[in-house]
Amino acid sequence: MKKKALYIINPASGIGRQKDMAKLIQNETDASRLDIEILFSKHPDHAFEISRQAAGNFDIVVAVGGDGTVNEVGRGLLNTETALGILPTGSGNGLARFLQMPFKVNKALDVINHGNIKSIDAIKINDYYSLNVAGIGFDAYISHQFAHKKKRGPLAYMQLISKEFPKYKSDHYKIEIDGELTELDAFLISFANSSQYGNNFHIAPQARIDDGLIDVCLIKDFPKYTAPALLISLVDQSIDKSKYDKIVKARKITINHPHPLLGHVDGEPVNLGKTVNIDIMPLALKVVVPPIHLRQTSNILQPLMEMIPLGM
Ligand SMILES: Nc1ncnc2c1ncn2[C@@H]1O[C@H](COP(=O)(O)OP(=O)(O)OP(=O)(O)O)[C@@H](O)[C@H]1O
Repeated sequence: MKKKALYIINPASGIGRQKDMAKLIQNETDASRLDIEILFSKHPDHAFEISRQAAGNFDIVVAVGGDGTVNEVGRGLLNTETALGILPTGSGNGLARFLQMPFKVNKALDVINHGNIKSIDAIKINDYYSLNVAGIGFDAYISHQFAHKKKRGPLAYMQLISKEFPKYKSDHYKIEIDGELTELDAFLISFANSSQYGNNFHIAPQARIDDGLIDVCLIKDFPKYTAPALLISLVDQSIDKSKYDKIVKARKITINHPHPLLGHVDGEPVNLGKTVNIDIMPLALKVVVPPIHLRQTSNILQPLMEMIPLGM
C-alpha cells in the first residue's frame, strides 16, 4: 500500500543547500510508493507544531535539516505510529550519521522511498526531549554563545571553541546516577542516546540507541595541554579509554546544583535551572533507517567533503 510522507524543510539550517531541496524531493520521490507533501518551517519550533499535527495523518514526517530540525520533528512524533525520516542537510547531523544515513540527497531520498522502520529511545531532560546527545558544561556553554553569533557553519563553530576553551573553567557537580551519588569537577557531562555529537565526534563510542539506557559521559577536569589528545580520541572513538573520562550506562539521573545550569539538547541551547531530571524513554520513536545497501559509514573527512559542491 502507498504511504504518505510529509517533508518539513528548515530553510535556516545547514550550509546553503536548502533552496533547491523541494524540487529534488519531488524529482527523486518514488510515486509508486509514496504520496508526498512539502512544507517549510517559518520560525524556530514551527517544525514541531507541524509534525505534532501530522502525527497519525502521515506514515512518515521527514526533517530536512540538521539535529535541531530533527529534534523538532521527532518530538512531535514521540509515542505515535508515525515515523521520523531524516534528509540530512544540516551542519552536524549526529543522529543521521549514527543511523548511517547517506548524505547524498538522492540516496537519502531513496531511504525514505524504501521506508524501513525501527524504534529508537529518546531522553527526557526536564521538559525537553533529546534524540541524540544532550549535556551540561563546556558544550552547553558553547551552544549558548553560538546562538548569539551571526556567523554560522562549522568553521565559525570551531573559531568560537578555540576562543572560549582557554578561558573555560570546570564546575563542581553532584550527580545521582541510578541512585548512586557522584561528586566531581567536570569539564562537561553528556547524556548520550547516539554515540556522536555530529561531524563524527564520538562522545559515547559504545552507545546504542535502542538499549533503553543513557550513556552518561563524565569528562573530568583535565589539564588544557591534553586537549589535542582528547580531541583526537573523540574522532577515533576512543574517548572512553581516557583517564579523564568515565561513562556509565543509566536510566535515571538527577543533578542538584547551587546555580541555574545552562544545557544543550541536540546542540540547541536550553536553560535547565538548578534541578535537572533525566529519564530514558525506551523505544519511544519510530525512525526510517537505511536498508543495508544504502548504509553509509563515514569518517572525519566526510563533513569536509560535503562542503565541496560536487553535485548532489
Ligand atoms: N524558518 C526558520 N527561520 C529561522 N530559524 C529556523 C527556521 N526553522 C527552524 N529554525 C531553527 O533553525 C535552527 C538550526 O536548525 P538545525 O539544527 O536543523 O540546523 P544546523 O544548525 O545547520 O544543523 P546541526 O544542528 O546538525 O548542526 C534550529 O534552532 C531551528 O529551530
